[in-house]
Amino acid sequence: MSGTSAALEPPVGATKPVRHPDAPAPGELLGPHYGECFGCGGDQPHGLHLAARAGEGVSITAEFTVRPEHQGAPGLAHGGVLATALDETLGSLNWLLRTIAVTGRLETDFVRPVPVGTTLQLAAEVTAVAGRKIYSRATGRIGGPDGPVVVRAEALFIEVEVDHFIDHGRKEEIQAAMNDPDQIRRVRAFEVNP
Ligand SMILES: CCCCCCCCCCCCCCCC(=O)SCCNC(=O)CCNC(=O)[C@H](O)C(C)(C)COP(=O)(O)OP(=O)(O)OC[C@H]1O[C@@H](n2cnc3c(N)ncnc32)[C@H](O)[C@@H]1OP(=O)(O)O
Repeated sequence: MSGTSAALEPPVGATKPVRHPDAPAPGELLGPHYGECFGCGGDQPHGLHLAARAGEGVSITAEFTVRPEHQGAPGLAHGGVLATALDETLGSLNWLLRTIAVTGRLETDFVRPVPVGTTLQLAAEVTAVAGRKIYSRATGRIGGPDGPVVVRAEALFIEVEVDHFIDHGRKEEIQAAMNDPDQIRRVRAFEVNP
């Protein structure tokens, strides 16, 4: 990683991440955390429909195919869309810790242009945890899991309570999420398995 800022250096005393005993088994698809999520939601027609799979330890793999609606320059993926794919993959890691967390900082290197029609093979891992701070990194490759790296990122996620969403989210969507038994089941699972 070139040019990582000091804010993404885990502090002295940071510890290795611990996979939660109830985390999905390696190889298991995680499924969307919210149907309307732009990154992973199946109900979001404009979204990336990124599918993430649990890996070993606190790691994730994911796939995302660049579609025509994701263009920046003609025939090429928009950098912000690629950053979103990295953010979503990195965010999925928190499921393996059974921690609710949001992105505080995301640093992205765009290494090669990514044509429309390409399937990005994403891989991410948590590197360290310090209190509420979760440090992680990700790469995106093309041409298969061992293909060349085209994007990479480092991130800092910050653990939050469910109230973060209830207090700040627009009321309509929060109410709809509360009325969705599946969403509530997941949130409860987080709350009883901190
Ligand atoms: C019914 C509804 C159910 C909902 C169920 C939801 C399910 C789960 C959904 C997950 C969804 C994921 C989706 C993909 C990932 C996103 O895209 S998340 C969306 C994008 N991110 C955001 O919107 C976050 C916006 N920012 C914030 O809300 C606040 O700044 C934060 C991040 C919560 C931090 O605020 P805070 O809690 O007041 O914490 P604060 O004391 O400022 O900072 C804590 C520590 O972090 C450090 N820190 C904070 N920000 C930064 C930063 N940017 N750079 C460096 N260090 C930082 C601080 O220096 C501090 O360090 P220490 O002093 O402890 O050493």
